[in-house]
Amino acid sequence: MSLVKVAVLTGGGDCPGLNAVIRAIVRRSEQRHLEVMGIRDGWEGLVEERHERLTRQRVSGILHLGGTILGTSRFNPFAIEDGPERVMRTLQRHNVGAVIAIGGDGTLSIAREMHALGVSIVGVPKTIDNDLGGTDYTFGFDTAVSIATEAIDRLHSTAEAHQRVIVVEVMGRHVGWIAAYAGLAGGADAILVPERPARIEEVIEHVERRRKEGRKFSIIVCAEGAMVDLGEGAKLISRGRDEWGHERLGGVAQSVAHAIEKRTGIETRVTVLGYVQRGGSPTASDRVLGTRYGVMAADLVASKRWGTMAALRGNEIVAVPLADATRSLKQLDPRIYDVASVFFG
Ligand SMILES: Nc1ncnc2c1ncn2[C@@H]1O[C@H](COP(=O)(O)OP(=O)(O)OP(=O)(O)O)[C@@H](O)[C@H]1O
Ligand SMILES: O=P(O)(O)OC[C@H]1O[C@](O)(CO)[C@@H](O)[C@@H]1O
Ligand SMILES: [Mg+2]
Repeated sequence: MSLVKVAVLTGGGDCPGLNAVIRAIVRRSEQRHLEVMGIRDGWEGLVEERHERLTRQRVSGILHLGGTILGTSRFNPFAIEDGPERVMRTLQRHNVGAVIAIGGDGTLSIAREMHALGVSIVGVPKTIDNDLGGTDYTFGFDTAVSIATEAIDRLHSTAEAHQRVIVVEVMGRHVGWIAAYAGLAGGADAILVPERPARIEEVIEHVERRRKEGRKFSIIVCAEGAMVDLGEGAKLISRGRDEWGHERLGGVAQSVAHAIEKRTGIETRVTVLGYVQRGGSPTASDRVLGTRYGVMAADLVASKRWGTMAALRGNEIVAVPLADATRSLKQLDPRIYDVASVFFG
């Protein structure tokens, strides 16, 4: 029996759990009589024909590893001349019957457009930010929250010892999921997120109230995309755009810390967690979620449910249209922020 060949790629920023998804796709595909071809560096590998056969042996020992054995990129075939045609030529030349795209809004938007051009494709949602539509949670989010929570725990003891305010900046370009979850879990004294524009005065009130009650340190958690009014209206603090047109964030914690120190006289320090939130081994929960997505993705290929994406709804893994993932950002659940805010100040 000739096997249907399925190409797997990972695109966009890396994310803990990608290897768990790849391993699960390969293992389930074996059961479903599918052959798996790993595409190097996202969509770029499909244009430039860089790939390798993925066997059970090749994916052995990768479940717990961070990064992606396939490499990733932000390459967009629609941004180059003949890009989509080259992708389709590669698929035909290598007799590939289906594609599984693992990625965020960009990678899955490309998948959606390729599907519209007739490519048999399914998706898997990926991002530590947890801001993709169509699914309750994305893998990688739990790991990022765990790392940020551990950091907040550690910062508590040093902040208390020195009677300082520490402003911790976490990832979250457009949403405050990581900030709210890690802030709640770490007992933050204020949390700043994009979804709830805040005035710096509110943060200072929390810090001052604590000081009056004898608690001379505070921990402020801040999403990199937080909207904070520092006196000129609530706005994003951006350092321009990267080569892909993404806003380069980072710096909001510094501005918030500067304002707090200036107004309260309390020594204030900044910690920007950055890429440690994205690197390294996934939590058990992300390994489980990534594996469930991978098994579902292979099942979607086997049952030819093109144009769909594996998603989590409640505790069920289901198939949703690819368009659901990319239609709009999934903003932070306001109920989570409301619970976290009970503990502010
Ligand atoms: N709506 C869109 N339609 C087509 N291509 C898009 C769209 N949005 C982004 N892209 C392109 O998709 C590529 C990958 O997007 P991006 O870098 O945002 O990765 P991603 O998969 O969304 O992961 P991340 O979680 O890191 O954002 C980029 O080249 C980007 O230009
Ligand atoms: O520098 P890069 O790779 O674009 O990644 C930064 C971005 O990655 C994200 O974590 C999404 O994966 C965003 O929160 C952050 O802005
Ligand atoms: Mg994106």
